[in-house]
Amino acid sequence: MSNPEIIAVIVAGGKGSRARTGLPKQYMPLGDAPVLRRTATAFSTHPRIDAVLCVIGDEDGELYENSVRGLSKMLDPAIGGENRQASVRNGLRALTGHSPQMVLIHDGARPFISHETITGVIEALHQADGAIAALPVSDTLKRANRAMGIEETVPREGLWRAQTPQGFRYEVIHNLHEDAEPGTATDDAALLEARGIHVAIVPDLPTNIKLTYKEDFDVAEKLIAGTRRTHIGQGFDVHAFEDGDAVTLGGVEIPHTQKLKGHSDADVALHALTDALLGAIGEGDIGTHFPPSDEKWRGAASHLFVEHAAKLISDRGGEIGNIDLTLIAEAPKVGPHRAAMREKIAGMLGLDEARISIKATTTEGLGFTGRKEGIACQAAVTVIL
Ligand SMILES: Nc1ccn([C@@H]2O[C@H](COP(=O)(O)OP(=O)(O)OP(=O)(O)O)[C@@H](O)[C@H]2O)c(=O)n1
Ligand SMILES: C[C@](O)(CO)[C@H](O)COP(=O)(O)O
Repeated sequence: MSNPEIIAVIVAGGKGSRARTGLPKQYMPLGDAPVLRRTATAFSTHPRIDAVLCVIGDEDGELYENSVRGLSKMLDPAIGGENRQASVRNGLRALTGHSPQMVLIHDGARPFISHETITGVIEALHQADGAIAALPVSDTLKRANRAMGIEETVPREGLWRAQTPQGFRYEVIHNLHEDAEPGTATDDAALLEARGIHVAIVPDLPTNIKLTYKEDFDVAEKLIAGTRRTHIGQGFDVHAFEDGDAVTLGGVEIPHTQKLKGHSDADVALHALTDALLGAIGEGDIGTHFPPSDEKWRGAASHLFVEHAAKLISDRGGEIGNIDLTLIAEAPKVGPHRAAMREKIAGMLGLDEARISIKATTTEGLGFTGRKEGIACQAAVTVIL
């Protein structure tokens, strides 16, 4: 990628020694996803970010791959250094070939970063060489030590807590990091401040916490429980019969006296399911993503459509809750193939079979399904996002 506008650099090369979580904290599960997946997803799904580069520990390659699998816009990771400053420098070095106009530097340990704050930092960069997310200090500040107690009250007026992302023109921050004294800057804006370069402040949301101590994970779990919502999607599809000897339903080939007519493999169950998954995230329908006018999809196996919709959901950090399919057909009988269909769909989605329901009904001889002219399927799904 040459000369993109904005690349996010996510530093995730730390050991998390204060968190004492066993695994480095950025790879710990939070809800249903590792911390780093949540952080990377926030940037990879932001429309103004062109690419995302993570900086990781030299022994963390496998943990990293498992955490970000399937996310879009990800560049190959860079290897971190002995402290945050060194890791940022290595990340910026890794971007020399890409030469972005701007970079947003963010802590991998801040998984609750909002699109709103990312947009705010990008907008502020149009007026300044640097812009950081920050929170005004709202508590009374004391200078103190454990042994001696309080020395004094420090005026809090004009004090802000620096957060990330911190955004910069790439050339400016890259050069400053190359020239900086090692291990002197706890954030990146400090390098601009030291040269008297203007850095703008973007008020952040208080939820953008950095997971530093083990207790922060308890707060994080509560934040997740409060922010995730269940989205419902529903789909409906019909295919007519034509001459043939088998139908494909739910990914399972079932011998029959006819086959279903369609541009792809005409798997009416998987098509209804795809529409339901897309519907839950407001992503149009199967025809939006796989136009029947496109010869590429002629005879295609419909698990491709389901897997595509599932990827869009996981790219947003979402999770499929459950699936409920109702096949409407006089024949073939669905019951003997129900277990195989559940197994197939569970395999496509990496979902527990217990979350997949397959039902079937006839229409008592009424209508087109009753006249055995075709098969219909209704699908309902929940997506937690
Ligand atoms: N050598 C380092 C140290 C830190 N970081 C990253 O910088 C961010 C903020 O640092 P911090 O919260 O201090 O993380 P750790 O260094 O992992 O924590 P600790 O100091 O408790 O060991 C984290 O996302 C961390 O992974 C990094 O990329 N490389
Ligand atoms: C960059 C930072 O998150 C801004 O608050 C913070 O300075 C990182 O500090 P740490 O000492 O590496 O945790």
